[in-house]
Amino acid sequence: MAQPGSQTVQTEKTGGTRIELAGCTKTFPDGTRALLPFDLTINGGETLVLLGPSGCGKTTILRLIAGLEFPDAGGKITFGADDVTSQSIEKRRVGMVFQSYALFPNMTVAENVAYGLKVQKVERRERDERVRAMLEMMHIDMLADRRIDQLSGGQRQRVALARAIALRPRVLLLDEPLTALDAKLRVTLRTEINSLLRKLGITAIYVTHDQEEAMALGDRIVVMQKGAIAQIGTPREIYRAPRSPFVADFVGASNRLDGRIEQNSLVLGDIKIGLEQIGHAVEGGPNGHHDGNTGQGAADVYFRADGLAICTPDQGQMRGRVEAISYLGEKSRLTVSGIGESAITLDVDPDFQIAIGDDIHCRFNPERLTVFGRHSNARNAAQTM
Ligand SMILES: Nc1ncnc2c1ncn2[C@@H]1O[C@H](COP(=O)(O)OP(=O)(O)OP(=O)(O)O)[C@@H](O)[C@H]1O
Repeated sequence: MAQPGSQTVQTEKTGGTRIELAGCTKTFPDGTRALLPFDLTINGGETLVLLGPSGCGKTTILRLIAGLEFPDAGGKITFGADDVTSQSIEKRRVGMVFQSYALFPNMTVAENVAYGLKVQKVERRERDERVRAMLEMMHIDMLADRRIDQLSGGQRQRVALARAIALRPRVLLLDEPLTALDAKLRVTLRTEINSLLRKLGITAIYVTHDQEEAMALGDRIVVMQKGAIAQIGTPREIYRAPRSPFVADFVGASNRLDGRIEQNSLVLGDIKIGLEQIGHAVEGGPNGHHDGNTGQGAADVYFRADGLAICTPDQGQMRGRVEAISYLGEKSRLTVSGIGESAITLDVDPDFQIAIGDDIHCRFNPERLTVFGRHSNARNAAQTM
């Protein structure tokens, strides 16, 4: 596994401002070490998502980029060729959208969007034109003369986005902007934000603790753990090839079994699966990946609800008992005991006839398994969780 914090984001997108944080750490006056040493490069036009549990340092990174906090001595932040490390927030030209709207409640929608442009002394005609274009883009042109306190949560977040983008920021910072909205509206606005960012080509950094939101929006995702970068990768890499049990667990591979690696096979009780069939195996070493013939001993096996399939008794590798059934529309999710130490979740067709208390036979879907050799660095990361 690469050293946490030493990874660099590379993307193919151009346009927009490239942001670089080099050798940054953050210690608060009370001694809290919110960020361990890290380097991070966000290329122009990229949408980078910071994902992680509460308190892992996501907002602190955003505030360092905004100029609301400053890194410890030795850290450096650049926007393109500009060293902005000690620049104030006003000089940095960042756009910000937060969970709480921070709009002026007694002003109209149009006045809110125009406010920053007025402060920047943008000439009247251009200002009106930019406000009009922004409101249109965010589909709130018909609300131009409404006051903020007469708007719904979703409409307010559209105003906040319009206001931030109207200033043509070098980077757009979004801190859980959708958290306060209901589930359906979150998905709608998420899709709109996604196409907006791509259309405008703005460099954007988006903070969330919602894995699905991160996958949907990010060109790259940074998974953070206790002030350090646990992994950087595309949504697919993070989902399919987590580098540590922490990342696997955080992005939803929450079923875990104890296994062993013996002679190039994964051994789970009396089941043996060739390592070459396993979807993703990590066995320590400098690059964190199994090279096919190293490592023996205890292993952690992670998989999602699609890692096991129900089958007939003669094809079954193990037997379990259904403890609970959740109907989820396009699938039913079963909670099954008797397979691991704790219950396992497993998805079946929603029309599959099954009842609580039934015995079921199932087998592994090897390409859906992620295996971590326990003596690897990956395991060390898990132990510090
Ligand atoms: N001003 C401060 N003084 C001291 N400690 C702070 C300060 N601001 C944040 N912290 C601490 O720094 C750590 C990182 O906080 P941060 O807000 O960046 O986390 P986060 O990942 O954004 O969490 P959340 O998802 O809950 O917003 C936490 O332990 C937090 O308590």
